[in-house]
Amino acid sequence: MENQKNAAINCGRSLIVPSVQELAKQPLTKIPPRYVHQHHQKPLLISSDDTSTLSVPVIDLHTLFATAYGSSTYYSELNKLHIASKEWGFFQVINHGISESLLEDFKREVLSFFKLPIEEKQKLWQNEESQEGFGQLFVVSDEQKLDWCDLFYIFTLPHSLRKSQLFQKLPPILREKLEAYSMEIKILAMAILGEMGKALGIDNEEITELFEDGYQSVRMNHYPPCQEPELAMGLYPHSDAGGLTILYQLNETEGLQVRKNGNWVSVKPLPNALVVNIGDTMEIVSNGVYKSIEHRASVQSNMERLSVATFYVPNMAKEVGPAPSLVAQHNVANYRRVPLVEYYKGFFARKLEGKSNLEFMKLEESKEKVV
Ligand SMILES: O=C(O)CCC(=O)C(=O)O
Ligand SMILES: [Fe+2]
Repeated sequence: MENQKNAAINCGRSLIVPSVQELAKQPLTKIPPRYVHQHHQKPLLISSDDTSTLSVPVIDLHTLFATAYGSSTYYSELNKLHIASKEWGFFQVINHGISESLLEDFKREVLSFFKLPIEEKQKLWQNEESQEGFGQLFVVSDEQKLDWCDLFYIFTLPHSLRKSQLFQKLPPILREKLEAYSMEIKILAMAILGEMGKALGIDNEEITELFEDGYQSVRMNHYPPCQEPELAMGLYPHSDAGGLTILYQLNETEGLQVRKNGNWVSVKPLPNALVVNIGDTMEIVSNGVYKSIEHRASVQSNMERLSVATFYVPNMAKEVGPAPSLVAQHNVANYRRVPLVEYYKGFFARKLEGKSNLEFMKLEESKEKVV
């Protein structure tokens, strides 16, 4: 069992790459070719300011968590969550219950973490054995284009999988705040998954069984200012593999963009809000009702941007497939059922690109239908 768990976590590694933050400090007028995305289509960007009708929905979680189940206020907010998950795969949450002071403290620690001198960061850099630490993820070849981003990636749950050596090397206050944040995010993720289960009509035990002892990893992203922002990519378009991702945008710099009807819509940071998105696993569990949507991060010429993405993933000892209670309702399973360990091996072995990981999970006859 322990071996199986470890296999799940060590199933991929990323090639070691240099710090973008250090590169950005150099007096360059052009960025190195490895960061230039030549065939990066210039997709239409609809800024959140352009139209109020096209912005990622905002859900008030207090209305869901504190209003009597069955009341019309409750159902109207639950319906908003359901529509957002079906039509956007993304929403922002307000009144989520995580204290403003924890968010502020954690933010302050992450900001100073990325300001550490490079000599200190090198002690925490990824290595040949592990993708945890500073670096980038999903770099599988020396030719592959790189993102204009340094990240710090760490597994936080279950506790048994934490790399204690890495945790001990973190600045103590960051470690303390990360631990508190990680627990709060788990509680929040379980509460949102519970509401999604209700909206979809999935038996509550199925959600609990799959997610209660879920896995969690945290990816802190730092996007330095970039000399040629129109040629670089902060984070290449992708969908997330997990169940739910909860993203904390640490500053006011816009950068996260979500695919919507062929355009990219910017997700404007709102004070004290968190961004939630459906990952591939939740798309599968929902039998394709909810959508894991492509997103990317852009960079700017004069402003840095920071974000923290927390990936909440089912219990790795389980299988992923459409929820049995939904298959019974729909009379069809649109995705295969495979052990999660196998599913994640495929994910980490590939370059992060669009929704390629989900494609192989779709059952042939439903490929057209579920798009
Ligand atoms: O920085 C962002 O806004 C996006 C981060 C993200 O998509 C990820 O880490 O998977
Ligand atoms: Fe993502």
